[in-house]
Amino acid sequence: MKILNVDQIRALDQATIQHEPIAPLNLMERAAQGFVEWFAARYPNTSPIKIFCGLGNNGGDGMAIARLLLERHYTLDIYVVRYAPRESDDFMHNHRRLKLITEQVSYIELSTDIPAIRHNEIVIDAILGSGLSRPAEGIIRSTIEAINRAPATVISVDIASGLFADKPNRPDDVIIEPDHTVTFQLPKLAFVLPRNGRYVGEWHLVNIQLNKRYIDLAPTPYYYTTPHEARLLLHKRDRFSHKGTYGHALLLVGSYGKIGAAVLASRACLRSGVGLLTVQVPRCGYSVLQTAVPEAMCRPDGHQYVLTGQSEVESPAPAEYSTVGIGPGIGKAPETLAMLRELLPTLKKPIVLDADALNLLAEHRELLDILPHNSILTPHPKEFERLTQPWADDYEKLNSLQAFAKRYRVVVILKGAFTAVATPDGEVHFNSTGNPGLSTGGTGDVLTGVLTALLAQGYDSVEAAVLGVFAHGLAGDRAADQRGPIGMVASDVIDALRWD
Ligand SMILES: NC(=O)C1=CN([C@@H]2O[C@H](COP(=O)(O)OP(=O)(O)OC[C@H]3O[C@@H](n4cnc5c(N)ncnc54)[C@H](OP(=O)(O)O)[C@@H]3O)[C@@H](O)[C@H]2O)[C@H](O)CC1
Ligand SMILES: [K+]
Repeated sequence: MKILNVDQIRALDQATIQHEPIAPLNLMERAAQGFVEWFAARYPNTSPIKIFCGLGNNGGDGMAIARLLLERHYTLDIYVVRYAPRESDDFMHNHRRLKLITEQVSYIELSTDIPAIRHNEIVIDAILGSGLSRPAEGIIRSTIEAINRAPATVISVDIASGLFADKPNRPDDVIIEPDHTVTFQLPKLAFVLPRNGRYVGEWHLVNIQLNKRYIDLAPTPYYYTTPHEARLLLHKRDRFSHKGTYGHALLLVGSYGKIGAAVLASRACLRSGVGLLTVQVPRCGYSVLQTAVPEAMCRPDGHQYVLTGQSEVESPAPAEYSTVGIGPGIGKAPETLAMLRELLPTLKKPIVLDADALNLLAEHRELLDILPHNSILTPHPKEFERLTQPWADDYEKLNSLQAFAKRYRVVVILKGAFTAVATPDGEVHFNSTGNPGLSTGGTGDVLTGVLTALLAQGYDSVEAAVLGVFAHGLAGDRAADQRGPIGMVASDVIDALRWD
């Protein structure tokens, strides 16, 4: 699913109005109906509601929503925040229509007009929408502050009032902090950026049949992976396949005290459909691995405690495997750095790099230039910062992510809520699965195993990254259902992996 910017959303609105064709007012009505259907399904009881409306089209949506809620017999106090002399045409029309069915519309011009909000109330925020052109000031600011102070449930229409949809706010901007945002059809970039978490809450999409052709043609680097899209990426298994069909992966993982990471990555790789798996671990990990993961072949490293790449066991060179996954638990020993230096130039196919492999790249940046093109890097934000530089806000981080993926022709998976997959072509795919329970030791090792398995099976790097991140997050969601987000551990995520 595409993520469009504010100018594109406005043009999409116009395209829908022109080509459907539909009158602007009817489009607003459709948006309001969509919101009210969502609302009624979620809040069937008539809790008292306070709705705050601005004077633009977001306020117009609010006026229409108020009318539709009254028709459904909700108890409603309606407020218009009169911050300017100007009102949009569609606001005016819906204001008039509302006044035909109720006298109870109050106007907020001074702080003393702002009502007290009680804890059992629901606040609907329709003050400012995607038309925000500057930070909220004056009476809008005071109203937002009062709503944020209130102990009520807050639901924003389209976007929290005061939040820019596609550019950074200043740190001292006053923005609604909603529990839910109900937005129209497509997510906004602001919704998937971590620092906006409290200005978005849980967000929900309401389809209002905006012009499909415009959406299909609109250029954007930003995408949000839906379950349907992820499923389309999944390769079907051929009835006549055999284990050779699904590749032979090599994992270079583990060091003394971190053999658990090797086990987790190996088990996840096997649970993600790899044909054959060989794991190289330092000698101290040999018995552990052979016992914990009997399905994998193990080639013990020549070194007792860290990986050097040497092995006493006869086996093919890393370049002969379908792919290689390097990083979980490897540490940063000089011998391991030397292994990376020697290994990288020999590899021609994309590989997966994680954890200390990334930290070694950050400390020895010349290695970045010899990464096989289309390799997948899986940093968390701190690791990514070491690879690049600190950022002032999420938008700067996003630019830096895109620039890095383009410059080194790699796929970068920046982990977090709405994990971002940046491609060498400059696209970013935000993931839709996962939960805070995944912030626990070992889940990154699991992801490395998953991605290594997908590359070994012949997925291209972008598909592997988008699908792998989605499936990993979904397994995390299943694990959280079973165990709760606090009690779940990385092994639960492996057990919950499913590929159908
Ligand atoms: N395609 C869709 O998704 C649909 C969206 N709808 C709804 O329309 C709004 C966007 O409406 P718009 O009128 O463009 O924007 P706002 O409602 O946010 O109104 C902004 C007006 O207020 C002025 N403004 C902007 N920022 C401030 C501020 N900080 N203080 C005071 N005033 C401000 C702005 O005027 P300027 O010229 O001064 O910039 C606007 O006049 C969208 O969010 C949806 O809710 C449709 O209903 C359905 C289709
Ligand atoms: K709003």
